Amino acid sequence: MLPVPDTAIIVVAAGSGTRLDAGAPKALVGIDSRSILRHALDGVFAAAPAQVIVVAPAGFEGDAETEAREAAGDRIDLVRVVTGGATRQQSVSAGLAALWGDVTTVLVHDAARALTPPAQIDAVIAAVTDSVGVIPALPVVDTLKRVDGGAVVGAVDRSELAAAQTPQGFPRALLESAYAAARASGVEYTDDAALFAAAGHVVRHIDGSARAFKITTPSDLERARHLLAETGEVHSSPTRAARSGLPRVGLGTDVHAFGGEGNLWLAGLEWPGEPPLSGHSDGDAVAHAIVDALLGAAGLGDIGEHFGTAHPEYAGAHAEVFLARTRQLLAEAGFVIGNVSAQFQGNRPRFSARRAEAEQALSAALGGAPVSLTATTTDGLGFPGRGEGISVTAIAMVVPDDSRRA
Ligand SMILES: Nc1ccn([C@@H]2O[C@H](COP(=O)(O)OP(=O)(O)OP(=O)(O)O)[C@@H](O)[C@H]2O)c(=O)n1
Ligand SMILES: C[C@](O)(CO)[C@H](O)COP(=O)(O)O
Repeated sequence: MLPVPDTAIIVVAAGSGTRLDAGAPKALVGIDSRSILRHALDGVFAAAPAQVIVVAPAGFEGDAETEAREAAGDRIDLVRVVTGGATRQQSVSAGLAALWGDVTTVLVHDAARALTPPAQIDAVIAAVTDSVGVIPALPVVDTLKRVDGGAVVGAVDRSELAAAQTPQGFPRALLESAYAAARASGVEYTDDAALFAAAGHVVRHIDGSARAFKITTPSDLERARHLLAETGEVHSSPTRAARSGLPRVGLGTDVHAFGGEGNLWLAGLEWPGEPPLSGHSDGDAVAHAIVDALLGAAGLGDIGEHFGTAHPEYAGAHAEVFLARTRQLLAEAGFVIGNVSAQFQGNRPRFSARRAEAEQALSAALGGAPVSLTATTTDGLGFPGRGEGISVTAIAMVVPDDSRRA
């Protein structure tokens, strides 16, 4: 039996994630092969030992329990999962009700701040006293204005402001009495520090960190994914195909008609003066054929499944976004990209002058994997020959990543 720590961390994960709009409670949405909640718990368990209370969305307590079990390892005895409420404040209340008797310091942490460094958690624990609450905060970098309707009516001195993060830490007894007062008054606060201060207590701030940003919108989720890819922290769960150890090939085709407005986007490049292609995204048929070839090679479905109209965040997106996400999906499934070859069929644009530039742009978006491009006309035959649109065929080879094979 592990010694019982005198600190507890309440991880609130019961929000619905309306602004993320991912079709599932936000905390259970994957950043890589691990969910937002799992990443948050990985950070919590990498910090100083604490009792951990996970506040789960109603009906998803079992999922939260599984995530907690995997993150906690042999510290699972220190974990409790409780059901959240309709507001963040109600969810924190549910967490407070599950505290163990020995706990004297309580941290409240948003699961949505999934990549918060463990050092930030430790710094908050170290700064809490028996009378003072502590929040991590970042300076406000934008110039701020006070507005009224459409008018700018004044300036705001940003040196007086800070952007609050979590975890926020408090002496238990004072936080419990502040929550009781808030319940009695019926006032809803957006964070625990505001609720604690409203009860007359002092809150101090320490330095927050850029990594502790809150995943709120689809672009925040992309930011988290990019961050993990950049720092080589993507977690994979090798698929059966990857565990086979064999290289695999895939084929992708895409066709787009000329149409729409603006410049042409093709092979990751903008082509000023060339007629644009129509499509849900930017119509870059070269990138889309490559995506299908890669997904097909890895056995991960197709472009419609991962980037179609059910994913509005990709509307208008350019090649680098599609290709970077595809590379990440492959990495999560345990594959690295061997090479890609694509053939463009159409009358224009004339590819030869920009072939090297296009290959380099596509390769960079795929993390340096070799990409070769060829181009041909169809001697006036078919829709490419009549100048109605273009067609692209791509093949790709993917290779199981030995370093990730279980
Ligand atoms: N009823 C609620 C609402 C929010 N939270 C948690 O509080 C944190 C901050 O909330 P936010 O990120 O704004 O989450 P959502 O309420 O899920 O998002 P949205 O407002 O877009 O619906 C999140 O970790 C969220 O899971 C919670 O536990 N219970
Ligand atoms: C607690 C919090 O994360 C502090 O920044 C935030 O106040 C909660 O979420 P919301 O974005 O204000 O709804």
